Amino acid sequence: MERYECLGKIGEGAAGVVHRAQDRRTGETVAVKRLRGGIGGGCGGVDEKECLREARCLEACRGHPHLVELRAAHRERGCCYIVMEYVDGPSLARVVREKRRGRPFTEAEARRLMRQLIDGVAAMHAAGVMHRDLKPDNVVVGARGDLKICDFGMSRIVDAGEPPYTSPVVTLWYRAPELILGSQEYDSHVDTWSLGCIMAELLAGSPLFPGRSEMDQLNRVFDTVGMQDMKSWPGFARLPRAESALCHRARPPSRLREMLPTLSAAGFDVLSGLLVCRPDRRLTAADALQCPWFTDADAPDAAPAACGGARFTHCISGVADAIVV
Ligand SMILES: Nc1ncnc2c1ncn2[C@@H]1O[C@H](COP(=O)(O)OP(=O)(O)OP(=O)(O)O)[C@@H](O)[C@H]1O
Repeated sequence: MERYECLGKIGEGAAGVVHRAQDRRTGETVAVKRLRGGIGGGCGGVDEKECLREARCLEACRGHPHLVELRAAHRERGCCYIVMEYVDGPSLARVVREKRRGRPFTEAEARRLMRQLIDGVAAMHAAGVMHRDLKPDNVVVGARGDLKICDFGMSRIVDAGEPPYTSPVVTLWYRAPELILGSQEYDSHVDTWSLGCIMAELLAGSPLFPGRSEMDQLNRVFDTVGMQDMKSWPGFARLPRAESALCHRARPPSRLREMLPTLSAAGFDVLSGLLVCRPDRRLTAADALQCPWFTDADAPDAAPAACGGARFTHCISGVADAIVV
């Protein structure tokens, strides 16, 4: 990793440590994540496949303005390093919880932010990637208030294999009900549930479902949005926890509208469409972008962007030689 001059630590999580660094070859400031796992026992030791999954998913998503972009991936002395564009700004979580101290965003501001996130997720899904850990902590706010989704540490390429998929995934407060009920046959709708939780948080200034345990989380979800649609889902009976007492308790109808009384009808259509318990009736990211809340907005922010290898620039494809995936 002599190519990169370390400029300081940015953050640290379960999967690795992230440093700001300068690429001596290009002069660019980048973010370098050293994964905790290693190859053949290096850096603490998980297998190579696991270690490189994050890089593979980032690679599939390159070229989108709202997804943090991979520059290179390296392995050296048994350790894996992921080199990304550096986004100079706080996480969306810090903005919501510290800078704004719980002051909600206006509906127009929330729409501008959600358009970026949903556009990024739609492109990610079109590229065959599920993120599986969408939350405000994994969104970085750039200089002009532009959002970039980061931390693909839990993501996976859907084509790489059929279910069963890993469970549990997604941080509890943003976890879809089918995941809490133990599903291992889930799909990219787990990400659109998380988007619904983020949208509500932007509009309310605090997390929608701050559960303290999986069962408390499920209770909060069902008490807020109801659960009748969930039971009518053909996949419900196959869920490992379908027999849980929590699924058979009488639930009030959805209270979501009462919680956000000033949200426009068009905005509520998007929110309630993302927060449908039954995954097959939940909005996809691509469908959400077609909702009137976005298409009829007075001042659309930007045209939706595509992602994928076709948008590689000359400079980046040169750097891509270093990619080991
Ligand atoms: N490209 C980037 N540019 C700027 N900051 C970044 C970048 N990537 C990550 N970060 C910062 O570093 C922090 C940790 O990165 P990341 O979430 O990828 O690590 P992690 O080990 O997977 O964390 P966690 O355990 O929370 O999932 C992020 O929350 C973010 O603030």
